[in-house]
Amino acid sequence: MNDVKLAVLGGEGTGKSALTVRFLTKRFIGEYASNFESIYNKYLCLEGKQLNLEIYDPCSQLWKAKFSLTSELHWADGFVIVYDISDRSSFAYAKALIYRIRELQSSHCKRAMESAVLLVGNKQDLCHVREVGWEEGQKLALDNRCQFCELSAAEQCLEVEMMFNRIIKDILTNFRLKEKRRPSGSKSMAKLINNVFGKRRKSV
Ligand SMILES: Nc1nc2c(ncn2[C@@H]2O[C@H](COP(=O)(O)OP(=O)(O)OP(=O)(O)O)[C@@H](O)[C@H]2O)c(=O)[nH]1
Repeated sequence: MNDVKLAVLGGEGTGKSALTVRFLTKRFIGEYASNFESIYNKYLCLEGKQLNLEIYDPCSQLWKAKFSLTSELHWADGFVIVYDISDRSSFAYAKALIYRIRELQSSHCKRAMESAVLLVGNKQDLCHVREVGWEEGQKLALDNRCQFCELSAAEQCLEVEMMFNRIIKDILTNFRLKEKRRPSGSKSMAKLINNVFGKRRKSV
């Protein structure tokens, strides 16, 4: 069974819990306790694989203060970055988060693969008071090698499910690529033995 760890990050009140709870229970509850952080667990089957999914939903007030993201980057296989399309400041915050993720990855683990990141413009049902254009979201995502979508946790159950499935599939693709890059234990051991003893045999 594959373990998949996903962190849902973004500004305060952007709908991180609403999206997570919608995905896990198919329900939109409206108000969520925001004074504690949660790690949710869900077993699911995707692309014929059994997955143990963990979703980290931080407490915004506590989390904002640290912003270092280093522990999240070590923990998570992928990120859903949420902003509210009716709140420009939340878009600026999402942008800062994406920059920080990419910056940390390029400075700390140059040879490692970039994490899967999906940028979500939530609260699409509030498009009459929209402050962030669809194109802006799309451009930010493209410029930083992220996926992008706009949706409404309040009104779109299926889209929320598709969004989570999309990022999980990206994470699984990264797992497969990582696996391909790493020589398997037995192969590399065989290579080593061959290098040491193979050469000697030739010279005797
Ligand atoms: N109109 C609308 N409201 C939404 C939507 N998603 C969430 N909300 C509302 O936005 C508010 C904040 O939602 P939360 O899910 O608590 O947001 P959060 O990002 O987890 O909040 P913090 O953890 O406090 O940062 C709540 O009143 C939700 O009902 C949406 O798609 N449309």
